[in-house]
Amino acid sequence: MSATPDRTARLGANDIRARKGAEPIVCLTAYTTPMARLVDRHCDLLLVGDSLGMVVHGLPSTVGVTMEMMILHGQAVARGASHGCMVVDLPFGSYEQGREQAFRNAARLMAETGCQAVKLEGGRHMADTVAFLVQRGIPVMGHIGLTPQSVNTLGGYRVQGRGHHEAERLVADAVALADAGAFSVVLEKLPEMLGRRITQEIPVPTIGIGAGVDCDGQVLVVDDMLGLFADFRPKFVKRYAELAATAEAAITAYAAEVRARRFPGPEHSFGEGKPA
Ligand SMILES: Nc1nc(=O)c2c([nH]1)NC[C@@H]1CN(c3ccc(C(=O)N[C@@H](CCC(=O)O)C(=O)O)cc3)CN21
Ligand SMILES: CC(C)C(=O)C(=O)O
Ligand SMILES: [Mg+2]
Repeated sequence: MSATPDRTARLGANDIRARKGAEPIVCLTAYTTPMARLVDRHCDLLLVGDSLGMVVHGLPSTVGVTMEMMILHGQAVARGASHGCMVVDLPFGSYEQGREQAFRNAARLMAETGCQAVKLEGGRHMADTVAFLVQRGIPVMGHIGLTPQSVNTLGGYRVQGRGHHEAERLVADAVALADAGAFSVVLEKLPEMLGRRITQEIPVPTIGIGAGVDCDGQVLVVDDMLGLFADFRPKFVKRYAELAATAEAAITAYAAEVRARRFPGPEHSFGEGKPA
């Protein structure tokens, strides 16, 4: 096997599924074309997450995110990504009512963005919906543990699956999603030991976010790990850069130079002569 992965072929849901127990699956979110270009060069999977409602649109939770927002950002990401498997979140309210509603909206995401798969939140109660979609040609990624679209019934963004009973429920959720045909399952904010156990018990890859190092892959919101969405610092986010601080320093310098008439300089200004 070559040291550098093949950057030409487009990865699909089946390629991601085949990575179970193999090299870790590298995932980040992307919401825009320029970020998708960067992420696509280094990741196996790009997630157009409904977190875009909070990160890009300033919403207080993901509950207000619409199909139109997911399609617009999905189309932007599609223009920047040619290698990674592109997965788009089904937003709150677009799939919970029944499997026909879920199919209609998932098919619309696939057709209008060109994504390779969709993701939806929920365990056993969504297994029937997952099977319905998969049987009709739509690869589905599951998402259990902390499911942010249920923040109002969960009562916050706490660690999930602590205690024997809760842990067993989450194992059953993961097994039900895999049995229904999900090609992968996101595990969000649960104990490291439970992340390891679910990873051992299901035949498809787990992608962790705050679920420990033993998952088959990891995902983060790219703005979080870049320090762009700077006031959000949950324990599971590692800051690989401080881009908000870098941007603030640049904007401060620009504001001072404009006020002092030091910007624009001659090198940014145009003379009267003919263009060279
Ligand atoms: N930018 C961003 N990153 C995410 O990981 C993310 C989103 N947005 N939006 C959708 C969900 C919501 N998620 C969350 C939200 C809150 C916590 C959390 O731990 N909240 C802490 C406070 C953290 C802080 O702001 O410093 C809490 O105590 O509720 C975790 C995951 C994960 N997802
Ligand atoms: C955090 C990931 C898993 C997500 O669902 C999102 O970005 O919306
Ligand atoms: Mg999401």
